[in-house]
Amino acid sequence: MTTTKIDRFHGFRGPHKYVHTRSQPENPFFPLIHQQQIAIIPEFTLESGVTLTDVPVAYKTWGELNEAGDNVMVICHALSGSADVSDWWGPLIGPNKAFDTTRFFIICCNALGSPYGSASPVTRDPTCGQYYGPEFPLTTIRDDVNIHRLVLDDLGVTQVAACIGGSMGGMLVLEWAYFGEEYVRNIVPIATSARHSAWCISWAEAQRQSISCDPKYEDGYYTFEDPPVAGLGAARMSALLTYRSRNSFESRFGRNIPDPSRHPYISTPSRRLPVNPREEHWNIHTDGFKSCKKLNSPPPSSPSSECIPEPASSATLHKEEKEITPTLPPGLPPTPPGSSAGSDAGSTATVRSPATNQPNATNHPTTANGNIAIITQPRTKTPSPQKPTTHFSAQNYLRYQADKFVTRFDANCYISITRKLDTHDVSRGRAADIPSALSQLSQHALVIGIESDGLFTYAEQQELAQWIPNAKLATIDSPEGHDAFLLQFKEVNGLILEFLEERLPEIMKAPGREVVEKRFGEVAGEKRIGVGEVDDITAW
Ligand SMILES: CC(=O)SCCNC(=O)CCNC(=O)[C@H](O)C(C)(C)COP(=O)(O)OP(=O)(O)OC[C@H]1O[C@@H](n2cnc3c(N)ncnc32)[C@H](O)[C@@H]1OP(=O)(O)O
Ligand SMILES: N[C@@H](CCO)C(=O)O
Repeated sequence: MTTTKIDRFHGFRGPHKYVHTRSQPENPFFPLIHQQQIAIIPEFTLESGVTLTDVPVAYKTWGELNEAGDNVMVICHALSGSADVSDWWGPLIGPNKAFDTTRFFIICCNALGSPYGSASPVTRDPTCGQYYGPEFPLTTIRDDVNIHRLVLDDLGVTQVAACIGGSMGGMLVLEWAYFGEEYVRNIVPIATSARHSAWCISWAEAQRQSISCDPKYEDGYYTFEDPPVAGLGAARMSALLTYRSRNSFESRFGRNIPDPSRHPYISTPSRRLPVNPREEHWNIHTDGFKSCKKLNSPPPSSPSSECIPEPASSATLHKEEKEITPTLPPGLPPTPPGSSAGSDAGSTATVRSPATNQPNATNHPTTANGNIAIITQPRTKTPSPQKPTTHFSAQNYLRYQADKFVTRFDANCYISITRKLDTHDVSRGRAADIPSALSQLSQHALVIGIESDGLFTYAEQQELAQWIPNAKLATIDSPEGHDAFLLQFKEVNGLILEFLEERLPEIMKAPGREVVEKRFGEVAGEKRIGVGEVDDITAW
């Protein structure tokens, strides 16, 4: 279907070959991304040979396309990102910044397999009306750039001045480059690789296994109402560790214990004070686990004795635990007077739910300085010795990040995208090895690496810069590890800006156009982390 409507909101010219829409009612993740468009590609054949029909591709644009259709900047998102660049690189968008909306027509398209609008497990297969779910076919980075190019063609783009992206986005940047210098003039691959390494493939495998081990995963046929959040959360936790560095965790968290006046305290929900020692032990043992069946079972009669049963076989132990461990009802009573919580006992602080930022039903007793008390019932007449800490800030942070992630991402999409990453290899079908494949590129390239990146190592950035003939290598100086490209806004902005000024003087020196659009980069700053637990936003 052809539409001749000129979309003034985005400033691109018609007529469009494809239908462009703004809604995707079947996808519960779609509303998380504001003001994006979807182009519906009638038919698209994947690298695998599978042909999809009526394929949605979500995208967002900023700025205006010039008459020649060549003032174009393509930005590519990372694994869990979306087409909304302002969500993850917001501080780089705006006049006189790297993503200058007065000079460039900026476009970001959502990857296939992502939950944020392009075809994925959370969209419907038009041939049968069912969600694709775990039957969504394998897609590759090459599929992404091939289908994204169709969208650019439809918007009237004739040439891409610069293509920029980090991590998975950097993989797309490299694949874009194989369209040739006549179409893509300059590239900025950041913290990425020419092919997914054995290390990255292995982390991705461990994360997928975490998801599949969640009983709620149901071979991928779970419902949106009851998804495998425990498995997906665990996958995000281990992924997050690979996105940061050991040193950044040490300096940020050390052996601190959580301070609920500053960050949500994430414990197993609906926990109550233990009524006997075995229950106390069980509480500590299973703290933070999301799949505790006992939390949902009806309360057996509580034992009143202090008896600690004899050690038993694991099968027996399991049975006895069930018998003596009551269901933990909503709401945790405050530490009773005279409790053996020791010197940690004291006032209570409100704990907020990460999803809603509303106070949880559970208020955890805290010390006067805000630290969490170890919660116990009095069970002996003699004072308890100081108890060792088992809940640290570092793990509380991971739990928080997992909880945050499962509200915005889908497990099948996670599997789909990580499998896509594993296919990445620029030499596939092009050359015998990576050096020969990279040598085919003729664009000017700014490769940006992070020395503390243990996932997409600095050596991999050196490899890109060594074999792409017109490449230079720059470094983000950060102890944060891989995610520094999403955290060190100022450095990333400065490096890209310098490269664009050098490579695109006709765009960068010309007067900018007046563009009326909403403010971007409201969080205009650099996230400084590494000092205690301070999450500081500092203007630059
Ligand atoms: C719909 C969408 O969301 S679209 C997609 C958005 N995301 C993307 O595009 C993917 C790329 N982005 C990312 O991966 C991440 O957002 C990053 C790497 C850029 C930054 O991650 P963040 O979580 O913002 O930063 P950081 O690691 O500093 O964590 C800060 C958060 O942890 C919390 N926190 C810090 N320490 C602790 C602790 N000890 N215990 C509990 N929580 C803690 C902070 O309160 C803060 O919470 P908030 O996110 O609710 O403000
Ligand atoms: N934090 C990034 C990591 C991948 O580079 C993401 O979630 O997309």
